[in-house]
Amino acid sequence: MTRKVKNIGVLTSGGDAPGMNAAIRSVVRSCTYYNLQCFGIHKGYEGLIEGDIRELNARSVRNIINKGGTFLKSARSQEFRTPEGRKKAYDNLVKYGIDGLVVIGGDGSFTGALKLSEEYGFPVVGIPGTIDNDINGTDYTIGYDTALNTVVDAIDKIRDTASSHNRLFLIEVMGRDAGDIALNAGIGAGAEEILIPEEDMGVDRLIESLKRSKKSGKTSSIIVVAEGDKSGKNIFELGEYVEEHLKGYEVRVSVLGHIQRGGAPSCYDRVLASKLGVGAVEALLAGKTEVMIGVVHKNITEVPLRTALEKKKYKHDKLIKVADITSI
Ligand SMILES: Nc1ncnc2c1ncn2[C@@H]1O[C@H](COP(=O)(O)OP(=O)(O)O)[C@@H](O)[C@H]1O
Ligand SMILES: O=P(O)(O)OC[C@H]1O[C@](O)(COP(=O)(O)O)[C@@H](O)[C@@H]1O
Ligand SMILES: [Mg+2]
Repeated sequence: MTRKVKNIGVLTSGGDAPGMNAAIRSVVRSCTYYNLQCFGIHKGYEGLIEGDIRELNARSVRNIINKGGTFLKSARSQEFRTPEGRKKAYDNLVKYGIDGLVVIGGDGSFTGALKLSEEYGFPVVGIPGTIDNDINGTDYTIGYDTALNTVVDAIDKIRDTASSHNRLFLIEVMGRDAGDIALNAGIGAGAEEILIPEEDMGVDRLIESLKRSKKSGKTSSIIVVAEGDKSGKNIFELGEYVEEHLKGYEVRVSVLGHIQRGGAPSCYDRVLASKLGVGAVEALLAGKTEVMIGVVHKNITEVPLRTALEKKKYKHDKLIKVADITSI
């Protein structure tokens, strides 16, 4: 029989994402609802190792549902990657009587949680929080929808000036290994071309396509480039290459950077975070461990953390075709 969990710890780890606060709030209030004690662990695994842990109650999380970032703060901890670091973390969990851990983060954070479970049998549940949407087994990760809206809003503004000056803009968006932001925001903002890590378009095909667009009467162009694209050039080198090989356009480069990670979460992200927080606490209460709470076709689902870490099976082909057709 599984021992009933009484004290739940919650932390945010890795790159922050809008909606993480809403997820923490939901975890804390689910604990109150189910008569569990909740502990907030500051700075992700770093705070777990240092013992930076405080009790939270329903009122500790007031007025945060609308705030970007994470009030628990996030960190990338090298020490947690070592067995010694994880031992310190485990000792602190025991010291505070924590018997279940909710990890809000991305693939790296889930890998760390799995290690804690494997080495100490410690119950862990993951909530996908990253703007990249690069987690398998969930349609959406917390922060992704907000980031898309931020990117579309920024590109709309760039479009105004691009068209006034007949310029070609290369706009870099986040997504180290995933093209979800680039592809979806690119379609939403009407980009002419979209370069993603999953598909190597090749610079020559890019130039040919831009030439065709120009010939068809286009006077300005937006190219969205994911951070991890496979052109083999950084965005500034790519800008120079395009200017050299495509006559008649002035080229400008804009790197959107960390504005994509901040700002008030969209309603979608707030609701998603609220659902996943409840799901995570209920999973721990039901004796589950090594699972991620996600959303598939609007339903809250549980998938093994190991499945969440697998490469996404989803193919971008159909969306790429939509992008090609609608930018003709
Ligand atoms: N292989 C690993 N073993 C143990 N801990 C890890 C491992 N990979 C990542 N982590 C922990 O998770 C943290 C967050 O991972 P990171 O990849 O930076 O972000 P994300 O969770 O958003 O993908 C790391 O700083 C580290 O503490
Ligand atoms: O500047 P930072 O914080 O090191 O991180 C940049 C990275 O964080 C992300 O926004 C999110 O990545 P993770 O969620 O995996 O941490 C990536 O798209 C980007 O490459
Ligand atoms: Mg990651």
